[in-house]
Amino acid sequence: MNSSLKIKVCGLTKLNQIEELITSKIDFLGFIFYQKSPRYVLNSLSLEDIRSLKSNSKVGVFVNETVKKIVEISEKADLNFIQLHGDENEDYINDLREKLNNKIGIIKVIRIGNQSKEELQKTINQIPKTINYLLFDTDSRAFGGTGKTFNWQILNEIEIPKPYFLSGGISDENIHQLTTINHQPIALDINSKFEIEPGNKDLKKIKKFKNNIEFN
Ligand SMILES: O=C(O)c1ccccc1N[C@@H]1O[C@H](COP(=O)(O)O)[C@@H](O)[C@H]1O
Repeated sequence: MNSSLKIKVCGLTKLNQIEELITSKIDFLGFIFYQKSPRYVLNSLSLEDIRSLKSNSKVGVFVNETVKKIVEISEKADLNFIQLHGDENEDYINDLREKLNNKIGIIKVIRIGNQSKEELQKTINQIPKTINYLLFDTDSRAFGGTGKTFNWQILNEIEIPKPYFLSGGISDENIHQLTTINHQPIALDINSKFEIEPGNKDLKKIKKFKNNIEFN
């Protein structure tokens, strides 16, 4: 498919699985710091556990969290990226950028529901240039982790000003449609379609997916 396409595995909660994914050279490791998620990482791991992982691609996923809390968690867990998965606006992002260690990248999520392409473009254009990546996911009341895809064709109708992650129900069954997107993502974000139960990942399935991406 594309050997430079990276993979992010999100919703990790088990140390042995994370270590195996590091050995398998998974590009980004995602930890959910949203208490309402069934993948809330602090139910299983401590900030020190996350800090101790030998990886420089640890992504903390936050939903409408305070800037203060994000900064505190990012320092304690030694996070490398912050994924903003809620309704964080321009002022919020500017404030976070100012207070966050500048080595930490910001990924802003755009949740795609039934908005028009014009509305979507407007949302994208309002995001401060200081973010590093965009991430497109399916909109839902749970914010994420739904296993549902959005219509990827809308990405062919808008301008995407930053490198982006593609997310939302990505699976073995739908990944062949990736070739229909003109502006390709830099990474695929996989989550609920690659687990036995929330937070318990199917490592065999993940490794097979990674091989397929690299060698097809
Ligand atoms: O996974 C969750 O529980 C979650 C909860 C709240 C916000 C984000 C969440 N996960 C993110 O959702 C997307 C897509 O996941 P899926 O493939 O549809 O299951 C992914 O970016 C996760 O980071």
